[in-house]
Amino acid sequence: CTYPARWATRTLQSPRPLPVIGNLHIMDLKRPSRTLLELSETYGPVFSIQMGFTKTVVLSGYEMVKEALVNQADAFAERAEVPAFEELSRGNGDFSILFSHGENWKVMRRFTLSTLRDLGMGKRVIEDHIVEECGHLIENIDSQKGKPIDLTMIMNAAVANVIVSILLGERFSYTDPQFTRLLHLINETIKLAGTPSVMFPLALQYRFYLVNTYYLTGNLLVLIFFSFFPQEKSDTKSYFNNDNFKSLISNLFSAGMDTTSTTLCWGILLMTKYPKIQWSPGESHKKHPNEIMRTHLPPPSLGPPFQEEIEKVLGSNPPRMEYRSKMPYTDAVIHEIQRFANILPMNLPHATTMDVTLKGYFIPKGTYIIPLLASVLQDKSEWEKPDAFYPEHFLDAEGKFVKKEAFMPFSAGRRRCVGETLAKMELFLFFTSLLQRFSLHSAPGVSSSDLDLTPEVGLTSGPLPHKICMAARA
Ligand code: HEM
Repeated sequence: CTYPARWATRTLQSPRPLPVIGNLHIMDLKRPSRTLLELSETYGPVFSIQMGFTKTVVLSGYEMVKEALVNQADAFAERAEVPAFEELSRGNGDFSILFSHGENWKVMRRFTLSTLRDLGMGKRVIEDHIVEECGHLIENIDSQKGKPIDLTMIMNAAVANVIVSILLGERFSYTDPQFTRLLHLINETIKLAGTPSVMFPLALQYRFYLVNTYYLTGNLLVLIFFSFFPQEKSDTKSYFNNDNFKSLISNLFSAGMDTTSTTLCWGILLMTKYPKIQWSPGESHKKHPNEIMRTHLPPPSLGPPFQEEIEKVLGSNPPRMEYRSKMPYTDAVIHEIQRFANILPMNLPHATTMDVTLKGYFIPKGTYIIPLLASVLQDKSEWEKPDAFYPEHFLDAEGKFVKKEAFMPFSAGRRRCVGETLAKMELFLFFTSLLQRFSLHSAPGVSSSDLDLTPEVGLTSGPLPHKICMAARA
């Protein structure tokens, strides 16, 4: 239910703004989410900040974010109008699920989900595509034995190929020049999207990348895609027209690729940083880096928590979703990776669809809203050790997997991520495939405890670059 404006009893607090720039001078431009978390300590779970001329309301903590996005879902379902995103909402892309407003996003959301359904994509078929791509990923890493490889790029390519194969039944080679250019453009776009300058109409570099990504994705895929839907090709009046398909594909790429591959990269870093979670303490003391880099390890002797579970349940079979319920530790580790990595700390920007009262605070229609996911995933009242990497957050005393309400990396409510099921399958299948085949170690001369977990700047916050050794397991 939605509470009307006349129920407002409290006034929104905010830091004092300066003329023109508002509160931008107090923002940590590299990690704005950190500033917002700090401000919530002073101003409470709902406060406003002035981003230039735009007043933005920040929601902090599990209770408040849930109250807005779930309990008052309709009132907080709109996407905020960000100038650089608007570039795509004019003309082509009116029906972008990510960027459009009013009724359009609802149509596009239904359209996205029904298109995936129309393609006959039951869960099992999608799973088959991912399992096949896992094979290519392992093969690719194996084939480059001894050479340095850019894991971020390879993970991007694997995840992007899943989207391509779901839509087209085809895949690209990881070295295809057009494909790698597309991946590069998407990465740059997402990095730039995390900088506050995107809020302003003058974010030219960002717009350049955004528009290029959009057209390149379109050129690469749309024509082939229409071979599935020839009757729709010239029907520009229906929702099922060329531009909407372009939007759909471009949106699936930009929303689905970087998020999943960034989470996988965090997983790789965290397993390297915390070897006891990856394998047994005994094994971590063996002399490793120089010798084992890309050579075969002797079979692990005893009880590595994560890899032991993989060995016990999977053996040498390729991972499949049906095994997940038998692998509570693996499930807990993957959930904790998502919680800890916190890759979309500020969520995507929302806006109010109507005048609304939130826990006594009046918020007018059309106000920008930041549902601060970082504050939910690190909420002190919800997590035993909010700042630590602690898979036990998702395990009970008997080692069984437990779900947590405050686990919201995919957000909640009307705009909750549409790719959640796909992403969860990808994370489980890619991650267990990698850990089944490789052991991860810090580079020679670097102690795992020295690995820096500071996130990089961007709309999705990934790990900083690190050198990591992947040793093939026997
Ligand atoms: C680990 C992986 C992922 C994470 C953490 C993630 C997270 C999110 C979040 C936080 C949002 C914003 C929700 C909101 O506005 O309240 C979102 C939206 C969205 N995601 Fe994901 N996502 C992931 C993977 C994917 C994948 C694989 C796809 C599809 C291929 C996808 C497609 C979308 C789309 C289309 C939206 C926009 C929904 C809308 O505006 O209504 N995501 N995601």
